[in-house]
Amino acid sequence: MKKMIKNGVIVTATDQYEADVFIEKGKIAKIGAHLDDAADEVIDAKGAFLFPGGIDPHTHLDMPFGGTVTADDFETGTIAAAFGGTTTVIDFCLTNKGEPLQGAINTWHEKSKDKAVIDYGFHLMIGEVNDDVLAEIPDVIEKEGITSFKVFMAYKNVFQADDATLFRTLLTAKEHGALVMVHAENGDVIDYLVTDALQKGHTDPIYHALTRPPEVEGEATGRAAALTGLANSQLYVVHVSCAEAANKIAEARQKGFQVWGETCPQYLLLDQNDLEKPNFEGAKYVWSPPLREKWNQDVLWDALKNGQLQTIGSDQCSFNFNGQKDLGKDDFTKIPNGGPIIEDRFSLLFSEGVKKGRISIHQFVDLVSTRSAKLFGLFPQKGTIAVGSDADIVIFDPDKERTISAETHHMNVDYSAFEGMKVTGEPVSVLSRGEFVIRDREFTGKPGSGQYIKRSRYNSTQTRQAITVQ
Ligand SMILES: NC(=O)NCCC(=O)O
Ligand SMILES: [Zn+2]
Ligand SMILES: [Zn+2]
Repeated sequence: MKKMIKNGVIVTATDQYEADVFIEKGKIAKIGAHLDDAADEVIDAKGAFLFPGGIDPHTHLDMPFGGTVTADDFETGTIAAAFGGTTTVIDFCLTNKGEPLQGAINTWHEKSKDKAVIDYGFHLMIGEVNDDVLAEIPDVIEKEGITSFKVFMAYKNVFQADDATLFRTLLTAKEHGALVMVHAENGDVIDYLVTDALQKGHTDPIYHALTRPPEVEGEATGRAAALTGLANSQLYVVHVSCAEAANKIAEARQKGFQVWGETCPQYLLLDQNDLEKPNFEGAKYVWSPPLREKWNQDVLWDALKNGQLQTIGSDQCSFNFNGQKDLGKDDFTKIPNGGPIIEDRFSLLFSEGVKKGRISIHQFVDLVSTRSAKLFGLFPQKGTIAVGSDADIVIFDPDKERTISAETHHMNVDYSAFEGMKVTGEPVSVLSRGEFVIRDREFTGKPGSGQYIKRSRYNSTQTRQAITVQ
């Protein structure tokens, strides 16, 4: 099926111009003015931007956590992602100590097979490093195309790895061309602060934030960056929430270390006061790292603008308020961490970033798509609108206004952290490899049509070239 998209304005991380896009066999076959190739279907995109499909580098779909499982799986989560303009997700595959890495990867293939409506890849958690794990890594990279490994520096006795594991993962990643990702919080200190808080009878959601102060995130970020420099390796810090962590990343980059940072819409737009909402509503806002004092938002926006943070992830990790978040009604440590963001990541950044003049439209594309494609080995197959790239395209109305609500969202969860917020700009139609997944705000995709994507190795030249896009 050949398609022609006419009259739209193509926007990439570097360019903005009006042109027609001709799609054949799922790829962008031609771009040009007034193309007259015969197409089975012509789509008029007058008045719309054509953005490359969003790439969400940080999701947790169908993930067990705290005795429960995320409300969104690969079907509901990717449908919601598509409604929000995202055409690729990279999900975190959890591993269990003592289990072969391949076993965990197989589990994640089972979770996603026949379910995903958009393309997807996996990052792989490394919980411990031993000879068996090290021996498996080359195959994981080569055969599975998994080229990013995640080390948790927090969640003591659950996911947390020690510094030796982090350091050996950095060395191995350097050797084989992979990118190491860290959840950077000092889990040991958090454990002490949490025990102390509970002993004092502090059980409300706000204590989640008070027992994970910015210092523990800054310290862990600085430690991971220092180990990266020592290993001469490469690091990606997920969900940066505060000035302390952003500053450590900037310092490391100043020294020439290959350290990259991601933040998320929740840290740009919500703050610690949300955890104090009455009737246990604060539980809806429990993320790790926690929401911070409001002034941190300006620091994060500035870091996005000046290139010190490079991507926006959703950290999609949804739990219903009723029946899941309320597991922690009497003890904040039992509130499952995370929230539903996958659907709103793209629109929130456009509305709050581009429309409010905080970032340029090219920075927007870079942050929600192109830079993740480059860092995680998907470029140029994905992350741009170019001849030869997958036809993952968002037809976006930049002026459409809407109000975010759990009543109308497509995530399988009973609340929205952004309930009532007005946003400007909406993905009207979304194509994944040339097929409509969303058409005029209706879902037209099919579970199982999303493909597992094997990714290329980390490429320092490619990522370096992309350091500043204004
Ligand atoms: N971020 C969060 O609170 N939940 C998801 C798991 C993680 O990314 O740490
Ligand atoms: Zn995390
Ligand atoms: Zn996460």
